[in-house]
Amino acid sequence: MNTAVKLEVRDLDLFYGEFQALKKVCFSLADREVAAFIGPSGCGKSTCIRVLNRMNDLIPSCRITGTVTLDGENIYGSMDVTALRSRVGMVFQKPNPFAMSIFDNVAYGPRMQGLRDKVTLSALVEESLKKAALWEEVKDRLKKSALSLSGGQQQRLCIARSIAMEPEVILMDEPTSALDPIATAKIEELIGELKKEYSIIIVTHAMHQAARVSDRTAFFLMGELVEWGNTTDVFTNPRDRRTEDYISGRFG
Ligand SMILES: Nc1ncnc2c1ncn2[C@@H]1O[C@H](COP(=O)(O)OP(=O)(O)OP(=O)(O)O)[C@@H](O)[C@H]1O
Repeated sequence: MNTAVKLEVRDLDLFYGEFQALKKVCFSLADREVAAFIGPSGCGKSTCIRVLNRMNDLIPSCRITGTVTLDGENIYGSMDVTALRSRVGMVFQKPNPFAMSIFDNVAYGPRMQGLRDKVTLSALVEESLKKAALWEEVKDRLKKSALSLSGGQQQRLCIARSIAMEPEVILMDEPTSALDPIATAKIEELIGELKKEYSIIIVTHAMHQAARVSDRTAFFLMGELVEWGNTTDVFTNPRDRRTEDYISGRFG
């Protein structure tokens, strides 16, 4: 396993106005490692992954202290936010393709970055769709609207859109919660492939999904990162009683 640290979070406190949503969160994610964030509703999982590509910048009441580094560089320092977001991509709970063709969805980010050459762009779109395990299903209808795809295909398209930016980290906020079991299985299988190239963090309410897809698991409770460890250890031999209660369904 690769042990080079990709993302490191130290003493992260996050406030929405007076409300503290994250409390002294610390963890580090290695290159090409998959982490799952689990915990009850409202415990801060989404807030925490949004910190990692500065999505919370858009919320005026949000204040952050602590440090977050990507390859050792402080992402809240002089790093350009657009550059950060191309290095740290995000896939949301509800598939959100743009109302344009399948091809244009994937080409959108690279075009915004100035890539105009048609041959290079086509190759990048094809490669991204292949990596997102969607190419075979869409290669004959790239000019068709992305909105004509099924929910599961739309989510893989959003993953392809993220891959086209050649990211280092992909954040996924409950990426399968709007999908049926077959589409969910496809995304889970895809995560297994994607981790060969990218570090991935997935927020999930499905404990079996966390156990299946991740190397590391973080259990959050009321803004606190209660437990962070190897997924097998967290699920079979948790250190904290609260983790054990949660994963065994005794919580609350
Ligand atoms: N923009 C915001 N302004 C104020 N409070 C917020 C904002 N976003 C989230 N919160 C609060 O921060 C806390 C953590 O929310 P967050 O969405 O991160 O939790 P979560 O663990 O992802 O929940 P869920 O599993 O339900 O998606 C909650 O109490 C929530 O109400």
